[in-house]
Amino acid sequence: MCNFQFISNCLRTEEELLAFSFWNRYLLLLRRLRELTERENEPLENSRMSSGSDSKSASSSSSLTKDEMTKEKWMENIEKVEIPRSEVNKLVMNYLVTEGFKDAAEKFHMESGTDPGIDLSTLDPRIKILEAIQNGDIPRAVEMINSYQPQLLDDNRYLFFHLQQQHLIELIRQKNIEGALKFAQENLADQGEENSTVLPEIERSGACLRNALLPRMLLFNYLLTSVSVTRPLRATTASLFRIFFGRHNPLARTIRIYATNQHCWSPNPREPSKQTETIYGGPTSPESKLFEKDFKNNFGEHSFEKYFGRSYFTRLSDPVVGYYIMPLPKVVFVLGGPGAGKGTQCSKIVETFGFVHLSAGDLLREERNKPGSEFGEMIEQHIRDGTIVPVEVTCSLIDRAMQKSESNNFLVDGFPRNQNNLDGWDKEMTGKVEVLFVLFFDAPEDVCVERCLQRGEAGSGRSDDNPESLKKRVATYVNATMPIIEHFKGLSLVRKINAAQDPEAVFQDVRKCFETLA
Ligand SMILES: Nc1ncnc2c1ncn2[C@@H]1O[C@H](COP(=O)(O)OP(=O)(O)OP(=O)(O)O)[C@@H](O)[C@H]1O
Ligand SMILES: O=c1ccn([C@@H]2O[C@H](COP(=O)(O)O)[C@@H](O)[C@H]2O)c(=O)[nH]1
Repeated sequence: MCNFQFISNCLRTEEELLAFSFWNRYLLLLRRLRELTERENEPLENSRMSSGSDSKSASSSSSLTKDEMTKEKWMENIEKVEIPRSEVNKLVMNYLVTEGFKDAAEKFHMESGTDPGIDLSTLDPRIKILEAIQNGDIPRAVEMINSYQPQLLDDNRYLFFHLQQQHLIELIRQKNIEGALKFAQENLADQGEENSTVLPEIERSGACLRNALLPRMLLFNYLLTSVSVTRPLRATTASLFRIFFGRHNPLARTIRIYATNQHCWSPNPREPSKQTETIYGGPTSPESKLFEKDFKNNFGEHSFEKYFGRSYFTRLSDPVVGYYIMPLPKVVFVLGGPGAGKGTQCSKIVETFGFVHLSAGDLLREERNKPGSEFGEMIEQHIRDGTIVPVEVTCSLIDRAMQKSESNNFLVDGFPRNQNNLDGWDKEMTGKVEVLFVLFFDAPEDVCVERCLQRGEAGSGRSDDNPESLKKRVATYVNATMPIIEHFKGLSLVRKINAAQDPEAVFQDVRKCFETLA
């Protein structure tokens, strides 16, 4: 019989004792199994089999059938089983080693002479890794695993995924929601695609985040809930993760709602995939109405306006399983004469209000400088002559820059400059962006020209900061751009700023236009 006293002497901590009680149950089970095996080997006439010669289900060794077995009888039978001490000791040692009870293993080795099978000092790093995991310090655990066994996590991606998942849970536990989102976005978003075995785990992590994010991300909750109710597809959840956490769809650009079935989803509603049908029905389309109703039912009467404002919808044609909603990217056009101070003020707006500055002139210069650009020469010619590059080129550069950006708020500086620009923009961008207003920097011509000349003298390197080009630029501004500003005035979109003041005074006026946005 196993010497229980001997074992319990070796086990000092409460965990060890608990572990031991687990071990004890394991031992009893083992005995029982042995007993059953022995019974199976007994001659048929000695055992009380139930009817049927092919029935091998074992009855008890006593006169009781399986159903009649009492607890007392069970215990009595178990007590009769004997296992060689050396076997038990091996099992105990195995348990202590695999669970990292180094001290107990050492003591057990000394007192029982059982060979631990490994050098017990190698348990130290394992124990430290275990401690790091138990303390929630997963990055430290990963670091230690990598230095202890560099290949392990590369070879066992599932294990690595679990550690990452654990880290996500730790971040949520610490209420570091920003960190959790960032981590999920950078590390977990694509894993479901790479390895389908982790999809159920991703689902669980998603549920965990969903709860942690409430009420800040009601939408996220809505999505996961509705998806899990209506779509039993794991792939959908993985897609959702991509939509929410994917690098190209960071939370900064939510709110968006899924428009996906198992196979197709549109990563960017401005570029719907082939399977999607884009509708710009806005809040009046039947799909929008349905969704709005659903959302209000879930989150209250005023929730919809609060979370969506003006949105547009992309709908899947086959089958319609949901909506893809995001607020339109917001655009402020920045216009004014050459040298009025547009770029200078845009930098301040970026700093203060977090807009992304897209200067049409800069984008064109960048394109011009690209080796082998088919438009390079044409752009340079227009810049020197102070004339306007065809809108197809400029608009696609602006659109591409917006797509690349992770922001949703843009200052489009120095555009649209003429009717062709405006028409091209309307054709390409209507329904895809929301123009908030036009910031118009108004300064007398001589002030503008003087600033540009000084900029040229100071070494701007611009091929158009010279008197000749400036004459042409001013003419283009007066003849082609002013009518566009007038057009926007007619739409009550113009915010006129006195740009002849010093830069700080100008910004004080500019500031007011953006503060009202909030
Ligand atoms: N309010 C101001 N007062 C004095 N100088 C200014 C002011 N704002 C800008 N400047 C200077 O004037 C020059 C032109 O400014 P900036 O580049 O911002 O104008 P812009 O409207 O973007 O010009 P462009 O249309 O030619 O690109 C710069 O050298 C800048 O430092
Ligand atoms: O939409 C645009 C913007 C600019 N250009 C050409 O570039 C130069 C320089 O523009 P800045 O805004 O002063 O940097 C401008 O004179 C045009 O030739 C354009 O064609 N279309």
